[in-house]
Amino acid sequence: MDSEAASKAVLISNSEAWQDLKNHVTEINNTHLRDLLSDEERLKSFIIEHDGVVVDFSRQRATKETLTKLFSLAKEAKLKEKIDKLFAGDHINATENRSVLHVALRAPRDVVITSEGKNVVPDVWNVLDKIKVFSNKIREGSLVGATGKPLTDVVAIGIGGSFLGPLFVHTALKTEPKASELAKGRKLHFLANVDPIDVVRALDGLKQETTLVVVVSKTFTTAETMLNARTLRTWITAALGQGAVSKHMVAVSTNLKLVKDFGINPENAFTFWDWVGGRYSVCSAVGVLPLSIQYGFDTVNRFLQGAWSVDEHFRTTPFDKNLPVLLGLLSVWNVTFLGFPARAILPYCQALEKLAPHIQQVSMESNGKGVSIEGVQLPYETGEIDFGEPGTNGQHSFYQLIHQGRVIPCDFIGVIESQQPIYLKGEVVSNHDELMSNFFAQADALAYGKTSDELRAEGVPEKLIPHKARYVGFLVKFSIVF
Ligand SMILES: O=P(O)(O)OC[C@H]1O[C@](O)(CO)[C@@H](O)[C@@H]1O
Repeated sequence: MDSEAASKAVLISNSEAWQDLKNHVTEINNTHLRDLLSDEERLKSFIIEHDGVVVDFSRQRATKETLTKLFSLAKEAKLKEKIDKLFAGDHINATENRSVLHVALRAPRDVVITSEGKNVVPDVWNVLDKIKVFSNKIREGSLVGATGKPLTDVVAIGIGGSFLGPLFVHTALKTEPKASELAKGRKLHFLANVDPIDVVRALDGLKQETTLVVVVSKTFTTAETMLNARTLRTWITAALGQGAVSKHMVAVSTNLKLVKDFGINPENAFTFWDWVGGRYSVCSAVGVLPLSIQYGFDTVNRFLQGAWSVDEHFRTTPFDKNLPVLLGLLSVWNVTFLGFPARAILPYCQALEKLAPHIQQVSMESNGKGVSIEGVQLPYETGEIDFGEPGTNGQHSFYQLIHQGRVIPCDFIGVIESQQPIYLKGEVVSNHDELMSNFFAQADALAYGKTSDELRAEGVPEKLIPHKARYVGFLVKFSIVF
């Protein structure tokens, strides 16, 4: 075998499992989703649950046979071995020769996870304990600003993974009754863009005396973040003098030397590690520090526990019941085999407004490469183009394109219990039940392949019926989060 042939041989597209899936595409293309949905047994087995999260993937263009073939592909890709390697701290980040251990950020204290032969969980908890003490002091008002006033506003400066994850969680918690009670009297602001407009907006109404700036940067070299950090340092020192930096600026970074050089007191630096990828860093001090100051450490710790529950599920559950694995394999099926390049993320919940931007980075900064890990050009497409808006806003924007002919796999995300169930009798979409029925009507309109008239005959309200509907052949990836 010459070297070109040898390098091609490593491509998974040369495997039997791959070819088998390719051959299966025609059969699926000739099967209508309506017929798939008439199979009761399939419907039941295509709904799985973990820890209150239910995923219904029955509206996927897939049969049980498709799943079996995808599991063979996963075997060919050595997916189980790769998951084990991730949790074992192996250097699966081959380009940087590093462990990929964001899972350790949410591990309980007694769990052992090693990188370079060292258990990293105690290091994680040292930082979490430090954040708990620090955030309590700020919240109680025992740690104050340069003039002795409580620090009621926090500006978190950061971009990419040092921004989008924390923004998503903050947006999700804002109106949650317990969290909002715990945040009373406090405000969390974000500053990401290098455009000075963002500075003006972030500082609108703020006073230096009562503001704490958190500079969040894994590297502490990102141009946009460092410019914004210098801008806010000047904003503080102009009003309160040089000495105020130690009282009004703290940092989250892996680069403690640069934090110190910048003038931030090393005592006020909250570290994380190079085995945390920036886009997966929300569970490190990147998210935990600003969110704990806003909502209290215990609230954020519950978020960490939820993430760990999914980590354990991902690590130990057989693939046919494993939520992340199934969703990942179905993405491969949609993108690479069925040829649908995009995915719409549609949470029917305003609190999840920033989910799509967060997933955009997590997914699109990781997947969608043109070459294999060995550097061989790929003869197939990878990675999804993610976009999305909360329903119902998206319905009045881009849903028409989806309804009228382009096939876009959609992740419909619903919640059973609303944070804010407002009941106003007789008002459409004024309460949670209305929102959810809207959600189901949209999802099923796409999934069942029904005409507008058929939907009308079934009593679907006129305003929920998409215009000039041509549903035949639509595909819906239907994930409900309860
Ligand atoms: O946290 P840092 O080092 O400032 O990086 C910010 C972002 O920039 C990137 O490195 C690349 O744009 C992202 O991966 C990262 O989240």
